[in-house]
Amino acid sequence: MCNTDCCSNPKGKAGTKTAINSTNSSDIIPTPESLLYPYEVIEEIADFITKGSGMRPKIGIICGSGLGSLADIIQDPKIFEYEKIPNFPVSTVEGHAGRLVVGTLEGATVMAMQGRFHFYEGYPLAKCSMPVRVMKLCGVEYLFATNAAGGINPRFAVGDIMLMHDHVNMLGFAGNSPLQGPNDPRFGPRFPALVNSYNKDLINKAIEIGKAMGIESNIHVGVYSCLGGPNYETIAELKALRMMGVDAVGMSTVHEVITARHCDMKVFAFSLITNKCATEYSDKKDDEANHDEVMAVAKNRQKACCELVSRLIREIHMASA
Ligand SMILES: O=P(O)(O)O[C@@H]1C[C@H](O)[C@@H](CO)O1
Ligand code: HPA
Repeated sequence: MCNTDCCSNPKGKAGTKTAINSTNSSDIIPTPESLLYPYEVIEEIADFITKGSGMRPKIGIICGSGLGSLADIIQDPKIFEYEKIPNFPVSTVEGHAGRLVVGTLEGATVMAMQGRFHFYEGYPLAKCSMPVRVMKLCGVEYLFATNAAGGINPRFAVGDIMLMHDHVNMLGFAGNSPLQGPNDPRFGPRFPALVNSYNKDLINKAIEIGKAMGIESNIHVGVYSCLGGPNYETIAELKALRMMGVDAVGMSTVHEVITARHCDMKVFAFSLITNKCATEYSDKKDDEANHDEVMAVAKNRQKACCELVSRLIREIHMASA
């Protein structure tokens, strides 16, 4: 039973057995964040989900802000509220329902996080991306990570979809990583390489699907960067990001991708461009991003996002059948 303050579920409601290491006041060096979720704890969470659902999903989906409908299209869903999953954090952001949905989509077994964890909610990065390791131990081979993001590339319009082919890890520049702390080789190597993180075959298939859907002019391939949030960016920051080659900016996904690549999952990720970021000074109020607008655009574009994801999952499933 876990009685530490690292858990959202301190009484271990679902009966988990492994105690999670905690930082106690006598520690000289605080317990590294990765130790909050040792392998055995992740294994127990994964067992809870695979036994509770009777499934070993192959594809994991993380729904971005306002994109929870990606989980609503899952058939024969088994739903796990985050607060009922042992040692799971809770979602605190509007547009992130806080439940895990396991079922089938286009014939493939999938699990979807309807609600992700962000650094700005106060969770360490290792905790934000801990569910990716849970997915891995549930049997997931492919991670589909989605997000809402501001478009910095001037060619991007609101409602466009940017397939991520690379990222700039701003939190990493500042010395923060979901992999900080001792490395458990059962997950992956101490020094994982991140070139080729975003699976090229899946990007190419998604481009083809975009054409078949008649939305090729709304599909781009580009570079995403994650900042800590929760504030949106200043003009000077956006200019700097643009100079660095960033096309879209958000507050998530990168640490999830790092964690997925560390444990050798194939990654497909996209940003729904929910607002255009101003990179010049002006007095216009429309230049200010806001979460209501982010949610409204995501709601408007959910059908296209669902179709893209479904068709890509269908291709993966057919290729492996
Ligand atoms: O979870 P994502 O990255 O989709 O959410 C974005 C970033 C912030 O959480 C929020 C800002 O509107 O949307
Ligand atoms: N900046 C950061 N995160 C975001 C944005 C943005 O403009 N839009 C949606 N999420």
